[in-house]
Amino acid sequence: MSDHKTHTTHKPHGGLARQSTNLIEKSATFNNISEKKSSRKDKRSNFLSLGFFGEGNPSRALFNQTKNILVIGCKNAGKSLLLRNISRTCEVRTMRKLNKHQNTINSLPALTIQTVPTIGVENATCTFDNQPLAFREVGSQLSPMWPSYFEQSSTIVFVLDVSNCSKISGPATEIQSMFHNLMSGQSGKPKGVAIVLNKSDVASAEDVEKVTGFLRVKELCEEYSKHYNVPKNQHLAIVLEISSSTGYNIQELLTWLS
Ligand SMILES: Nc1nc2c(ncn2[C@@H]2O[C@H](COP(=O)(O)OP(=O)(O)OP(=O)(O)O)[C@@H](O)[C@H]2O)c(=O)[nH]1
Ligand SMILES: [Mg+2]
Repeated sequence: MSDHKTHTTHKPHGGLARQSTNLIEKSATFNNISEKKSSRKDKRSNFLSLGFFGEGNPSRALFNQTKNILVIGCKNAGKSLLLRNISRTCEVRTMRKLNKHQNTINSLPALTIQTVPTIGVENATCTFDNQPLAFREVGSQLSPMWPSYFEQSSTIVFVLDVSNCSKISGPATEIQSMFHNLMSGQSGKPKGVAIVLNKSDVASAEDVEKVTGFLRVKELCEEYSKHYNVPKNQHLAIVLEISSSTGYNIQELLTWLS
């Protein structure tokens, strides 16, 4: 593709600093959520664990069919802001593509909008790289019901707040039980899982290695992939540090999702 460009951004501050490689220009549209390739090697290097890239990507069989993405995580983890930033990212990419701009969108200002706690469920849709994506945020009050949403989802995004270590222990149990549920077969065929370490822009954010070690998420992702005999390089599950506020690694998440 002639309009591919690779850019590198740096997280402004915080303990989770990491290079970000921007990805392929993709068209996208997004409905408001309130109501409602450089080298492949470069891309892969952004992921802390496993991801869906590559010719063996099982999700490619569903290309152009809407992917249902469940977004879960503890209260205030940043799920709603993540969806709003995804919205903005998709819209900007669409506009730039329509205007035949070849630049990518590293330079967007931090998203400063105020979110309100999600009561129940919020839905959002967008299209990224001609791939329709339908997001469903299910609030933390409904956490006992999360498993009932697993089956109808092709992918699960679990959002964690890593800005404060006291907020990390709670989700550890929930992540484990999510993987156990998915491996039990109760929720149908294998799904992509993204463990998103959010708020990496906060200066006090925990060191990513410390967090992943504490949560054992890399091990869980590997165990999950092995369980379904998915080779490591097909990246059935990933761990990705992001910032819903600055947009750090949002495009990488979207690329994996699409
Ligand atoms: N600095 C920073 N703040 C964030 C980030 N993501 C979310 N926040 C803030 O964290 C607070 C909660 O964000 P929400 O997106 O509403 O969190 P949520 O997970 O949807 O919360 P519930 O719907 O109540 O479960 C808001 O004040 C956000 O502005 C981030 O990446 N960085
Ligand atoms: Mg919310």
